[in-house]
Amino acid sequence: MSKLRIAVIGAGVMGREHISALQSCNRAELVAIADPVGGSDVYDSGVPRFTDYQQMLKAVKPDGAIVATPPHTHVEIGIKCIELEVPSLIEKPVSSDLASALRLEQAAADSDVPVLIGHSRRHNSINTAAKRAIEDGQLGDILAVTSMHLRHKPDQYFADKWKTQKGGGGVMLINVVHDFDCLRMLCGEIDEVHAITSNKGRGFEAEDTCVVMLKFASGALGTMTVSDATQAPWSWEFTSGEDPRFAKHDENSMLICGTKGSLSLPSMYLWKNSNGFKRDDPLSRTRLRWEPNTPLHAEQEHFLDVVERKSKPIVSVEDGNRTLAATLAVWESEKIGGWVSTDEMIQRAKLEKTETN
Ligand SMILES: NC(=O)C1=CN([C@@H]2O[C@H](COP(=O)(O)OP(=O)(O)OC[C@H]3O[C@@H](n4cnc5c(N)ncnc54)[C@H](OP(=O)(O)O)[C@@H]3O)[C@@H](O)[C@H]2O)C=CC1
Ligand SMILES: O=C1CO[C@H](CO)[C@@H](O)[C@@H]1O
Repeated sequence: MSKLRIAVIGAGVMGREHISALQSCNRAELVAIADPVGGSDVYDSGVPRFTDYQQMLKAVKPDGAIVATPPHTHVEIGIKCIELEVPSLIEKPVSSDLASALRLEQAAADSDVPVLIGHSRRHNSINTAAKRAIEDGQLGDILAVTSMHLRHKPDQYFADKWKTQKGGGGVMLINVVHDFDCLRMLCGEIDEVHAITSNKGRGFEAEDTCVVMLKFASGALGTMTVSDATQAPWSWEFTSGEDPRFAKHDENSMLICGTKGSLSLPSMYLWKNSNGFKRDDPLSRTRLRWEPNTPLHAEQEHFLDVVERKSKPIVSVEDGNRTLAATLAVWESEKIGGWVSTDEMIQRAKLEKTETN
């Protein structure tokens, strides 16, 4: 059987991760790379290199394209992929603003060319097992959730200027968007957000620290504590072992607490009081089972199914936009000094989109 021909647009940090995952995939082959400059070490991979992604798409006509460029470029490239009928896997977040993200949502809805958003943690077997346990009722009603992204990023990370700027750079849209997405996956829609950010850690324009309060549609409440300028292990990156570039610590980054039990992630300990809520009885702790996987590989396998039209995207543009809206609500909340409804954010951005059409 012939392999699916996949191109990668954007050969920076994440593009190279995708390239190396593709190179070990037996269903697909890397056929071209498009990247304006940089990334010279990946161009020895023997595939044609283009500086202009549109030229590449037209010349190579890949079966699918993986878009790993900075967030503010995703919509333009995504729409072009749709126009040229190339299914795409677009890295998270959908965009750096909601109005443009909704243009991509509309373009995807108006066409039958699939677009998958790269919220890679949806494919992590820890999260899928946790979701199953929650759906099976093991926690009862979820009442309170806490999520942490506390770690330190190395100085060289900020050599890419966009990672120091507002509107796409900064810990919230780059990293914590994953946590928002996981919370939606595990605990349901986020209705409202109240937040405050700070750049005290580095003094860049982009925030490095943030605290968030959340109201879920289910009635559950949540908090997030965030800083990428602290010496601390309590982030998904430093606890899950998902990404080999990060040391793994036996700690947690998320606690989901319900009326019948509570779950810590990624350790997957389920805590319950089996003897009926006596204060002096210790809670019992059992570990849920899951089959470890490599989320990026699982995501690419799913993308190949999407390319072959065997599956619908697990994360559609609309779905990715709900995660984006919850994340962007952080700045809106900071601006108004109060609670922000994610639905209202989307409705307002729809009006903005209509006005700019
Ligand atoms: N799922 C995950 O866990 C992760 C996802 N990401 C996501 O991946 C995306 C890229 O991030 P990252 O790799 O860190 O960023 P980088 O800045 O390292 O890489 C982006 C690359 O895209 C290139 N580029 C910019 N514009 C275009 C264009 N129009 N056409 C082709 N190439 C272009 C850049 O070239 P130049 O430098 O010349 O501008 C650069 O080589 C982001 O959306 C990020 O959020 C990132 C890391 C992990
Ligand atoms: O952009 C990113 C940088 O790397 C991080 C660690 O894998 C990711 O969380 C994030 O998506």
